[in-house]
Amino acid sequence: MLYNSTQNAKEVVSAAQAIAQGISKDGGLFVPQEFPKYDENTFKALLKTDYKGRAKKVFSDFLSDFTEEEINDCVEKAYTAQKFGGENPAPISYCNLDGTTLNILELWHGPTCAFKDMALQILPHLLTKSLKKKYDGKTAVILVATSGDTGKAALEGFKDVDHTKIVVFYPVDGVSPMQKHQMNTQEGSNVRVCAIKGNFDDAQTGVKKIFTTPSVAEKLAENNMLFSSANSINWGRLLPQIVYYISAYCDLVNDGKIELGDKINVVVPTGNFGNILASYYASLMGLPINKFICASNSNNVLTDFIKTGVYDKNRNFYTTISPSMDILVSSNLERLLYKLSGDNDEVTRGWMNALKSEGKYEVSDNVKAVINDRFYGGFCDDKNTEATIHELFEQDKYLCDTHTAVAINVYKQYVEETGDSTPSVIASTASPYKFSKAVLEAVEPNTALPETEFDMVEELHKISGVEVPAPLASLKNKVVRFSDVTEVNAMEDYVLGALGIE
Ligand SMILES: N[C@@H](CCOP(=O)(O)O)C(=O)O
Repeated sequence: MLYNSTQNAKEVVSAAQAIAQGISKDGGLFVPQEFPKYDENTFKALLKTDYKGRAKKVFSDFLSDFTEEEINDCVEKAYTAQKFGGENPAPISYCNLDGTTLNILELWHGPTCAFKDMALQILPHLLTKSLKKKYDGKTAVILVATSGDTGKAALEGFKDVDHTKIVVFYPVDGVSPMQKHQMNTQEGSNVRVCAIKGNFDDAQTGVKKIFTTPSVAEKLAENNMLFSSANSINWGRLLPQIVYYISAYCDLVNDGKIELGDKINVVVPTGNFGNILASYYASLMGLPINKFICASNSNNVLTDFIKTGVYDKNRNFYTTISPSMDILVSSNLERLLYKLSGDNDEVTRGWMNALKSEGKYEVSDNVKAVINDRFYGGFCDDKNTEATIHELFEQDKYLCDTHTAVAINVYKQYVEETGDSTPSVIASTASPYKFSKAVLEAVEPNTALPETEFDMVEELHKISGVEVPAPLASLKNKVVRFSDVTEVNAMEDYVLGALGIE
């Protein structure tokens, strides 16, 4: 299968090339030229296998330039019970809120306690094999912009991986204390972490600019290096995320919650639009999805876009208790718009150029109509996020993190507004212990807050009885290795300095 750039249809590459490169030279994102179609028989076969078997099937259909042995090797190494705490890395918890069943797809049982592990435990294997195929002997420099979760998951995935170096940028005041501690204590000889004096959008724009500056790419080439990405702009990051929607559907059928062929909704707390896009791609393959419910926090640019067809990032940027979603430029929307415009690179480029120059664009009536039909957008502020965590814990003793709470709240709004009773899968994206202060305040509003982050973790554990994930508990005594802070316009120099290139 071949891949195109969303902004230049003439840029056609193999899967290995798309993964190694991360982003197209023109700044567009790589997208598959077609989607494999799964019929009833395909799903019947998938029902009989486990997560790894489902992953192997999906990967082999998209990565046609990888051998079966290569794919098996990547999958077997990535999704071990040891790394994900059980045979199913993405289990569903069934709970109840105000009489509505919530099918909560827990995507955070991996080594860094966020859904990003589902992709970033396999990307290093895919990337290493892609480098061998396309750039043998070269070192990939992975640049990452993070609002909290991707950074740590990428660091953990790529630490000490041969022929890779990784540099992570995060907003200095835009991640939770636990997320910051996870990154700043990262071990490994090939890792660097730096805060920027800006927000996530500044970090992401800065990274994309470095990727597409020819003079920087030349400097890397002279040193036998090339850039790649571990953000969801990289196809190798997005593809593994398709698997868990297909697998969740199979689990719902096997658990007797739905019949094969029944439609489901998906509810996704959304920042960079990668997670919800993965579910959309799964639907193009035949997964029966009724509505894509896109949940935002107060940075509700996507809610407005879904309602009006106007994407306008010219608005306040809020720092919230769901920091991983504090994003106003959602990169992967570009891939959806490319698809909905009939794979039209020219139209997509026009919208993305308008976003760069004016911070705003309006899509065509046709695209608006499809978005209106298939997507629902809603948002939830911090107060309601806390109230949702509180209610769910009170009613069902289920402890969720702030991002998952945003999704649950928006799902409730959707059900109230539409009366739709289609079974819905809610993507739960992180462990509550990554956001202990906010979760503790939500569960016990009148409690006196302990002073340190780890005391809050302990207190939350005492109150909830929910086990603290070992990777977070073990951070307590780790030494801080990184404390660099840089200006946004000095990111390029920082990267070259970190690589020892003048
Ligand atoms: N929420 C993300 C932001 C980056 O998103 P990605 O899916 O493109 O990596 C984070 O936690 O860093």
